[in-house]
Amino acid sequence: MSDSQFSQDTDDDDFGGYIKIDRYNQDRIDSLKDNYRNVLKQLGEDAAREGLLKTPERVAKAMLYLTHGYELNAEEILNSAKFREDYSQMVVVKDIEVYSMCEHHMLPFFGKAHVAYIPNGHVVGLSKIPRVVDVFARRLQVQERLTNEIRDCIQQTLNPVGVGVVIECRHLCMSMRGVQKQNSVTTTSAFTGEFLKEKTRTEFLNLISSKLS
Ligand SMILES: Nc1nc2c(ncn2[C@@H]2O[C@H](COP(=O)(O)OP(=O)(O)OP(=O)(O)O)[C@@H](O)[C@H]2O)c(=O)[nH]1
Ligand SMILES: [Zn+2]
Repeated sequence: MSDSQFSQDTDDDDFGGYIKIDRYNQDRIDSLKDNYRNVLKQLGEDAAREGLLKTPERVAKAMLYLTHGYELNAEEILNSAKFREDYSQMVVVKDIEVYSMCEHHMLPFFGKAHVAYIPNGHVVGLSKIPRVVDVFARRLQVQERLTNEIRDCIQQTLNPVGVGVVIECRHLCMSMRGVQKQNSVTTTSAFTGEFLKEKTRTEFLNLISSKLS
């Protein structure tokens, strides 16, 4: 599968510049479209009424967008902007928006990720950290695995002195349905190396709870 199928160029793309309508994706859209037309019928809708005519195609494209992380390679993203640099303090990128989908109900969960690492000879372009979060978030997930996958990818690719990841999310499957708790937030965390030590972890947690203004 080529990298070009999902790109951020806006020229000849569709849906926010992520889904290229090439042969491969057109086949996926067509197949999903047929399935979603059936879903509408099963839900008791008239799939032929005007307001719903294009809905199966819209949903197909939306679902491909919401799961486009499967098409991306997080290691490649990090390696594409890995720079030798003599900086050995903690680097923290906090308040990274997360939009993901729970694998149990295929309903959204969303919130923030906070990611830190302590370089070991190499730093990475700052924007690549949120990009890595998106690679793993834009799939069917559970929050715990999402947290671990971000940690493991950064650890394996940059080989830093340590990595810390904290994610805080609201799950629509817990508010729109099921237990129907509107205000609960789930926090998960994953650490390696220096972050396993209390002093480093406390510094990280203090930095992510501080406000700029
Ligand atoms: N650990 C974890 N659980 C999740 C996540 N997202 C959704 N869930 C849970 O997945 C579980 C699935 O449990 P089931 O009992 O099979 O599903 P269910 O009958 O729909 O459960 P209820 O939501 O309690 O109605 C639920 O407890 C959800 O809250 C997640 O990211 N991590
Ligand atoms: Zn769920």
